Amino acid sequence: MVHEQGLAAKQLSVFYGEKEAIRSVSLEFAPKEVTALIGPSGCGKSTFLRSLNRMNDTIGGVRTTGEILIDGVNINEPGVDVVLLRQKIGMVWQRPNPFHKSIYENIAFGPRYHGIRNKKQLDEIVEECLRKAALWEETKDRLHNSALALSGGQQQRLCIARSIAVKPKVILMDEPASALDPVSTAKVEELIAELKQDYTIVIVTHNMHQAARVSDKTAFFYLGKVVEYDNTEKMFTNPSEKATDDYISGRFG
Ligand SMILES: Nc1ncnc2c1ncn2[C@@H]1O[C@H](COP(=O)(O)OP(=O)(O)OP(=O)(O)O)[C@@H](O)[C@H]1O
Repeated sequence: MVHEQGLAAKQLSVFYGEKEAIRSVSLEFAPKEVTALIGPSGCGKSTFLRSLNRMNDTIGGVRTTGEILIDGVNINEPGVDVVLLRQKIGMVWQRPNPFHKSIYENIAFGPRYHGIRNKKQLDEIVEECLRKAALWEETKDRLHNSALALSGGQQQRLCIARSIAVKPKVILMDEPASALDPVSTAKVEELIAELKQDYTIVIVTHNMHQAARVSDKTAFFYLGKVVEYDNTEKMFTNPSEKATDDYISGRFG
């Protein structure tokens, strides 16, 4: 059953030229849950994640079949406004990629683009998002300094704050902590736990401990397919498939 307010992939296949990188994958993502996508390198996790907000459109030669439904609408239909789609389904990348602008402008950019011009309202959004990203105390006295002067971990939390500034429903995260030190990683993980109260989160991670810590559901990808999907606790304590067991216990991948 498709959650009416949720995100779902139905028989999604993604081709790079002749190569079928995702093979008829169906998955549902419930609101206010974190789903981890795990699997060995090259199994298609990032390709799948990018298809959820049509980021693959930006790569030449990609063909997609099947459906991605958000609130019952197929995002691959012609006529879907991709800018509005990416407002609804935001993305946080592996390497923090703040704009070369001030901390304030990084957050205000999206809301302003979507029509909010009132300074007081923008100030409030900036504060609210930085608070939600647990970054307010560290940045409130230097909001107009360059975002690039922040540490890598702070930059990543700023990127998360930026993604929530346009009020998405879903946040996609592609290994959001893999470029960070352990303390910054822990902060990002805490943040994910906070954010799931308001958002649907889908996270690609190579870190099995991280998947076990942050996610409610886990999908194990292998060779472009979902081999196993289950509650994270079940998956990590008693997987049904041997391939899953081998992967999470470090025997391959
Ligand atoms: N732009 C591209 N053009 C052609 N093939 C691609 C492209 N991007 C990915 N692929 C191929 O698609 C398959 C899935 O790649 P993808 O990056 O989605 O896997 P992944 O599981 O995210 O890997 P990793 O964990 O190493 O990031 C791989 O065989 C890869 O070589």
